Amino acid sequence: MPRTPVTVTVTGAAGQIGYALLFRIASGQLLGPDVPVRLRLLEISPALAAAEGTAMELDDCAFPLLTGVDITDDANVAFDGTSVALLVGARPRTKGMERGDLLEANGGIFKPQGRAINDHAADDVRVLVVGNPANTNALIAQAAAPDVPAERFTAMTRLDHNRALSQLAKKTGAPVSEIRRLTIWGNHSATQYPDIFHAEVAGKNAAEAIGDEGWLADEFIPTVAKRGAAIIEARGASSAASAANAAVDHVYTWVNGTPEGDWTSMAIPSDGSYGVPEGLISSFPVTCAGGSYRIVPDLAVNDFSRVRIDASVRELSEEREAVRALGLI
Ligand SMILES: NC(=O)c1ccc[n+]([C@@H]2O[C@H](COP(=O)([O-])OP(=O)(O)OC[C@H]3O[C@@H](n4cnc5c(N)ncnc54)[C@H](O)[C@@H]3O)[C@@H](O)[C@H]2O)c1
Ligand SMILES: O=C(O)C[C@H](O)C(=O)O
Repeated sequence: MPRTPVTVTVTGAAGQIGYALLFRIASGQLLGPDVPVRLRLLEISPALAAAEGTAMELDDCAFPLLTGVDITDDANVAFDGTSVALLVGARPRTKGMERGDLLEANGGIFKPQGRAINDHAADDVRVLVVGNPANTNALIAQAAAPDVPAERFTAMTRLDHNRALSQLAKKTGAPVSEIRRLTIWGNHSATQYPDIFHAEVAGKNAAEAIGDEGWLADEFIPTVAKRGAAIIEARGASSAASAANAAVDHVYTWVNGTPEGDWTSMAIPSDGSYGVPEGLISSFPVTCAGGSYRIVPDLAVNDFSRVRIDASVRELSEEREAVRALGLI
């Protein structure tokens, strides 16, 4: 018997990431090659025509797994019965905008969307926030959805994880497929900490095999943490295809599991592990199985890592205080 289609909602569907993402979802790469999907595209009214154009192109691909596409500017409609919510649309920082202004503008987007998820989504809804500042936008949406289990709200650091994998592969000459157990800790921002102390390259500890703390501190970490800015500088627009790819990876792994012996990085509500204050949506090393994730326990954290994890987590705490002061959580 054919499976019931899974409803997947994408916000900001007419944007750059949306354009790179929708075709991959419709082709089965998000949930698997045997899972039919129904897409719901949420956009602001002026962008509905562009979203219609993308929907025409989706039609023209004749994807066997795509059972329908709905386009709307109403969040209550967009999240009706949704099982996977990809929150991509956000208010970018523009000239003269302070961080508080940015958080407030995004509160105006993520609070109502969280409420709509709360009121209309399917019981098994899983939420991935991509729109920046992703961790704190996820916190805002989560706070507006008290009936949805808190752990269903996640934010994306898989792009940072993938960037770190590639940089490590370049440095060591090993293929990406031979690198395991990398971790991104903290915020999806320049304070994030890509940690290779538990990573393995072809079965050997990465930090020991490289044995060069200078490279780690002065090249690897800043390259990964500032890669988003470097792409904006080079392309004149923020990463889109790689961000869409990471969103597909994040959800696919969450639903289908991490490979044996490996883990991934996801920004998830902290349970207090590793000294990260409870409730902050911070990136951790996680394993996934049976549709759930679990923080990898009992990793040793050395002084080099501790100070960097703490710095990123401090930034997240400040963002949480700022949105609390604005009444957004
Ligand atoms: N977490 C990550 O790793 C990561 C990586 C890359 C980009 N991003 C972020 O993803 C976001 C989207 O990037 P993009 O390049 O697609 O931007 P974009 O400007 O091309 O597209 C954003 C779209 O969102 C729409 N939008 C705005 N407000 C909306 C609302 N209330 N409801 C629905 N849609 C709305 C806009 O109309 C626009 O079409 C940005 O915030 C960007 O910084 C995050
Ligand atoms: O959109 C941005 O500011 C950068 C983006 O988050 C990225 O990491 O590529």
